[in-house]
Amino acid sequence: MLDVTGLSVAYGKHPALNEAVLRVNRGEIVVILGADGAGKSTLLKAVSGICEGRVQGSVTLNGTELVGLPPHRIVEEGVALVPEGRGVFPDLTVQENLTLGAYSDRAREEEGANLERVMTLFPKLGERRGQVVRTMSGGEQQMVAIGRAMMSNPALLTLDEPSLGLSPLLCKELFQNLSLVRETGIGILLVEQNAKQSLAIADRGYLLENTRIVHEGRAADLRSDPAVQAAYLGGGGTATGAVAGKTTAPKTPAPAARPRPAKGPAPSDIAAQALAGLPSARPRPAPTAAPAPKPQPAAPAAAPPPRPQPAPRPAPAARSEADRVLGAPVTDMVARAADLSRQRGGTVRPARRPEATPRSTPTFPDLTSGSDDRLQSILAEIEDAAARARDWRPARPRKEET
Ligand SMILES: Nc1ncnc2c1ncn2[C@@H]1O[C@H](COP(=O)(O)OP(=O)(O)OP(=O)(O)O)[C@@H](O)[C@H]1O
Repeated sequence: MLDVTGLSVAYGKHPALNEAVLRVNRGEIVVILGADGAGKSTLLKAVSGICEGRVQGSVTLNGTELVGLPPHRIVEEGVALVPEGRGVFPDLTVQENLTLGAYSDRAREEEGANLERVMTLFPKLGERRGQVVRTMSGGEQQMVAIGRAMMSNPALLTLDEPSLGLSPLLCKELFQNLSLVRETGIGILLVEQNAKQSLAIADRGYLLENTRIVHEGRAADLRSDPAVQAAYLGGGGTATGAVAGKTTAPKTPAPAARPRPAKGPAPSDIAAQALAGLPSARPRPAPTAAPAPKPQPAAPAAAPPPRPQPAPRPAPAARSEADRVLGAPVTDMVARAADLSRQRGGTVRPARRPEATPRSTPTFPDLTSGSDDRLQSILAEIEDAAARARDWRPARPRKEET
């Protein structure tokens, strides 16, 4: 099903992945183990088409070459990513988060059936379909993230350290859920530092050290391999995991990692995966309620504060940059969030905010540079749009969906 051959990635002059070769079969869980900075996330990003580095080599899914395709096309081909940090929309409900995952052509026609499938697989999501995600536990939010990825009707689910930050009990539940996903025939490519639990459910595994795959084998064999035990399963390696759930580092230390802007979910991962399934030319009409006003770009120091203006359309170059980085225009996401609000609330009415609690007006990010800061802004924009969508309610109090 998924065949990776000779896959190399470099960020500028710095190689992050060298000549990786791996395979994931249908209905198989394959885990990639490795120390911090070994190149695990880079591998997943390259498979999903959201890698910021230079990608060379081949990634095929059922014979279709994915390298070079934009992220939303890769989703269409059947690859779904659950990014590190989950990337759920905290102010939307479970069902709204799930539905947002079904916006690839591949998934749209079967949205209802997929929703049922996800809710049957994870009954808790069905019970909580009307619950706002921010009020859920970390494990439940992770379940929403996996459910949303499954709404794109994937052949392959890729997950970047899904157990990060979860309690041991929730980790157990998470890995059980992944076993359930496997039973549906979906292949799973899992990056984990929780070697013990991931090897317990995996069929096969690869060890990634210093940008190279140095070993592969059946999960059962890896679990009993003394070298793997020493390096990853607490059998003598030096524990380095600063985060609960991480185990131990390999014997061969990773090279000094280049400093990264921040640890945790990269905004590009979150935004790209959330938006990847949204087609650029949306057939659905944009909602009549205008998005929140944007400030004018810059006002002279002596001038009075600028009055909010209608959102400027991004310049063509900026839009295409956003498309290139994210796979779909950010504005589509805003429209979709408003659309969702209207569907669930009947009438779309921008909420009047009390004078005493003014909210800062979001600024439209300059998308031309594609830097992490810009992507942070995009993420903030999306989350703000989701918050506004939440507030667009009819006058009478909304009854929570059940
Ligand atoms: N966008 C980027 N720009 C420059 N260097 C990067 C970028 N992303 C990753 N790197 C570098 O590439 C190397 C591999 O990073 P990657 O995130 O793939 O490692 P990892 O194995 O997933 O580690 P971790 O478990 O810490 O996430 C590291 O040295 C990292 O600093």
